[in-house]
Amino acid sequence: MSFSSFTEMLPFPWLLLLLSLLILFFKTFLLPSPKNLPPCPPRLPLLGNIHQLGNLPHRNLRDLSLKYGPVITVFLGNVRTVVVHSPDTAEEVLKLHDSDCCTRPKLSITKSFFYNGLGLGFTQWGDYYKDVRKLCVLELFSVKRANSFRNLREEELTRVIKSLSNSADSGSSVDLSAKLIHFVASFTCRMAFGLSFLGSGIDNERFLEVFTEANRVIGKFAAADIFPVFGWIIDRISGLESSRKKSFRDLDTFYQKAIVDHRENRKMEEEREDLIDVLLKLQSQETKLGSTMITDKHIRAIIMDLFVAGVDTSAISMDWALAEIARHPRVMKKVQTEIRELVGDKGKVSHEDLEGLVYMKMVIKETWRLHAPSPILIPREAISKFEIKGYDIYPGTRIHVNTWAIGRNPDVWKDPDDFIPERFMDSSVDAKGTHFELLPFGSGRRGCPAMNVGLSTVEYTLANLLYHFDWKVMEEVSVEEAPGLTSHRKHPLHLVPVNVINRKC
Ligand code: HEM
Repeated sequence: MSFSSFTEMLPFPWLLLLLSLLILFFKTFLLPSPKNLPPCPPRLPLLGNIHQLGNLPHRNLRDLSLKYGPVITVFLGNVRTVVVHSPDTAEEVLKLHDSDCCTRPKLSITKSFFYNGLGLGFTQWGDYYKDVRKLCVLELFSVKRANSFRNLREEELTRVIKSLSNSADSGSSVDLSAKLIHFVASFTCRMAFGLSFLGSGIDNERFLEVFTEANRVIGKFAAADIFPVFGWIIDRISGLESSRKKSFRDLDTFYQKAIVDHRENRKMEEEREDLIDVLLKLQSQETKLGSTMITDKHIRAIIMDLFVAGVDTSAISMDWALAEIARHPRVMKKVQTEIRELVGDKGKVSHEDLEGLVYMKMVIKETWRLHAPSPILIPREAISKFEIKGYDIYPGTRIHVNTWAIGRNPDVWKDPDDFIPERFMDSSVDAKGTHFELLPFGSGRRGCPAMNVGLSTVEYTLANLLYHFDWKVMEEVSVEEAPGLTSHRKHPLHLVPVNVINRKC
């Protein structure tokens, strides 16, 4: 049979698929592998090590690292990926070789959801990225700006406390997981758009619905990132591509409406500026990002990143903290005593009080150690050749830092699976990215630019929830995790609030 009659028999997409599989097979098994790679568990043709990752890759990768060492190579399809599992190897990646691997891989989600890299989190390293990062750090999340959000946080939390207090009066249990995500999303809306969910023109439930769906879609594995040549066909057939497109369109429309509304009703007072005001001001001053002026699309891309990166991570940090506190009555009593003794009958914990809450800060660090909000940091990609622990890392290699595994590493932590906040008592380890045994915000050039805001939200909210209420546990609190990019709890946290303080708010 001639080649032309063969192509007549096979429809074009199948021919493409067949050719891609042949190329993949050839590249994987017949081309020589680069030398001196970190150890790699045996892999399957075409799939590589995907079958070993399961639903919770951070756990399965940790198990592989126990056998093969703290730095391992796995193949996702034929994409060479190096994963590090210990503080010293994380330090090599995030500090020593930060500049060798500070770009992000070109993932399909970057194109379909993150404006083809016009934002921050999934944007490739370069002049454009550096300018956006500078803009975010100096203009959107400076200490001054973060402080200007304090009263928004306070107002949003007051609403939550009132609603919890009503539940306390009726003795009913509350879905705290839902309450927390709603609260953080509402606070983020106010930072970004100046509008709360409640009492504004925004269709609250609709926005939350769209946002929740977007998080679900973003957390899904895309075949295109594993099989670069033909994976998109699988994503199209499975419906992933269309659900991404739909979620993206919904959010994009929402952001553009907010931009148009702001342009029509410009605020003049600086202290009441929200993030869209700031970005529109920079736009009107003809500020450049890389070589281009700021357009509405750039603004939408930046806002998208803030929602996707900021809401989930803050809410799940508090969700896990309250779950662990509820599971450990001794810790609940001790942390509440600390807060109530410090604050007395002032009626609420203020931002200024937070500095004095030493034990509560230990509780939060212990929560992040056991339940890293990003169990595997957003992937990096090597730009140049370098070494980790004497192994060669080649340009183009994807690099993952398994922060979940580092938090449970028995060489670093005594009784690593137990919740013991006191372990931080005489320790200098903080969560700000300079101690590589605890990395809730990542570290280095790609570390979280809004750490100040995230930290304040978690500390302020937890302190007030623990000050105002005792929390009764009605059923065993599970610590099972759900699959996804961030470490959600598998089952929502249901607790019963009990009023204990005369509230002034
Ligand atoms: C407790 C709350 C938060 C936690 C635990 C957290 C954690 C993280 C982590 C682990 C990363 C990846 C770092 C890396 O790859 O090394 C990250 C990046 C990022 N975070 Fe946060 N974050 C929080 C709050 C926020 C908030 C409130 C915002 C904005 C409103 C935000 C915006 C971002 C952005 C834009 C990036 C991408 C940075 C880049 O690639 O250059 N985060 N965050």
